[in-house]
Amino acid sequence: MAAAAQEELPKIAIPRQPGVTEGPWDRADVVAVKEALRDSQQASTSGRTAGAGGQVLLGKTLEELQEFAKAQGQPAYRGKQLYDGLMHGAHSVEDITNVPSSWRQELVRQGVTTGRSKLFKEVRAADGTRKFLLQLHDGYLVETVGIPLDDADKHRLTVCVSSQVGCPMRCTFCATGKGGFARNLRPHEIVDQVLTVQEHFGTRVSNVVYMGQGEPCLTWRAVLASAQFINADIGIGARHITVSTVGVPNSMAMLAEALKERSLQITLAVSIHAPSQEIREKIVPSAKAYPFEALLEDCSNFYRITGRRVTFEYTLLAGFNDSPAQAEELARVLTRHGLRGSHVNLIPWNAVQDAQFKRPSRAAGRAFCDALEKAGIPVSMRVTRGTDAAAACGQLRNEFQRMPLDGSLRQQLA
Ligand SMILES: C[S@@+](CC[C@H](N)C(=O)[O-])C[C@H]1O[C@@H](n2cnc3c(N)ncnc32)[C@H](O)[C@@H]1O
Ligand code: SF4
Repeated sequence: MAAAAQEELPKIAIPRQPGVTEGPWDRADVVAVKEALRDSQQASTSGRTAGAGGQVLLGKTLEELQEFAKAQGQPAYRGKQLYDGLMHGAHSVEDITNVPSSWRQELVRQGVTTGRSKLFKEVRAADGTRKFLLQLHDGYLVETVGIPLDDADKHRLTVCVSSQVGCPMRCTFCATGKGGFARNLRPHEIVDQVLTVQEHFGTRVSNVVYMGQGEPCLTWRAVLASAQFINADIGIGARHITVSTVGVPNSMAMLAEALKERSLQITLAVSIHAPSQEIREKIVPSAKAYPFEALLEDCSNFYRITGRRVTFEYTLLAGFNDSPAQAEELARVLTRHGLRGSHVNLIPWNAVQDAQFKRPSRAAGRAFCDALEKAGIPVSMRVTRGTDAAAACGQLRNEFQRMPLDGSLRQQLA
């Protein structure tokens, strides 16, 4: 088993040249990526958290909680009671008042926890977007964002979840990439973000996007387990769940096979950002270990395996990757790889500290969009939300993600 898992480790080559612009991908980054992958293989998908000190209840399915109850010498229906308690918002084991207090006390004595985070801070943007800074059991902080949208006839609430504390990929235009990497999140820590947003808004979440902090494909097993729970137990349609990745060698095929096996029809969004390897590796240092052509081939394979097209995300950086000629080049490259039907989502760059880019003008964005459209590529422009709360795409960062929160950091943050 261990040998098989070892074989599955995506091969990350150490880039021969340091980064071309800012944010070189050095040996430390490669080590961080490898650590994330190794940790991801060891992580159980059933809710046990390394270092949590005991069993975690959130993220376990009803059947798993029934088994858990039986293993505790309780009747199986107590598992259902735990499940109901968690789904009704219990934050601590003591809150699950539909099970006898003697058992609750016993669970607490054993170190069993619900796995819910603590709300450390909330920031609200003028457009209704709310960013939540959550404190995990080991003190790390992670951000999640709730984005409400009211159309004429329906209310939508999208949660942008994080999959890691920080991110080791270091894309040069992204605040998370500049903040370093601490650890992968466990499935229940992702599920917790959805429940937290749902509780604070007081309405049901309709969409979940894995576009917060972290690279989901570095921890795809935990991401998959959380997506499955969000779909089956929280009741969010798989087609309303999108996992966004910048690309990790070999991970896409494994994810595709796992999705097929589970008949889970989530969307995979691939952050492409460029029409060529040359341009891409200037802003995505990890691209040196994952050639453009291989990435596109993997996107085609994903479609072959799952029957679902990937979508693409393209962050527009003024004067760098936003010319109509580059749009035409992108259209040609997608067409060549049989990806002409894939939707391209354009994201005008949101300003982050210490990054030397510019957001393109509306006219430049429009011209890029038109050029893709003219070439027959389905395309849309993402509306920016939550900028004044630093909650927009790529703006999630906290200075403390590399280390757990101690007293002095707590004071600085308050
Ligand atoms: C923050 S990432 C998280 C998911 C995954 N790591 C990825 O890169 O796809 C989600 C999306 O935000 C985009 N993004 C990052 N920084 C941005 C910025 N400053 N402005 C606009 N989009 C940004 C990324 O390129 C990616 O498409
Ligand atoms: S864009 Fe995605 S992969 Fe790149 S640094 Fe940010 S979170 Fe990580």
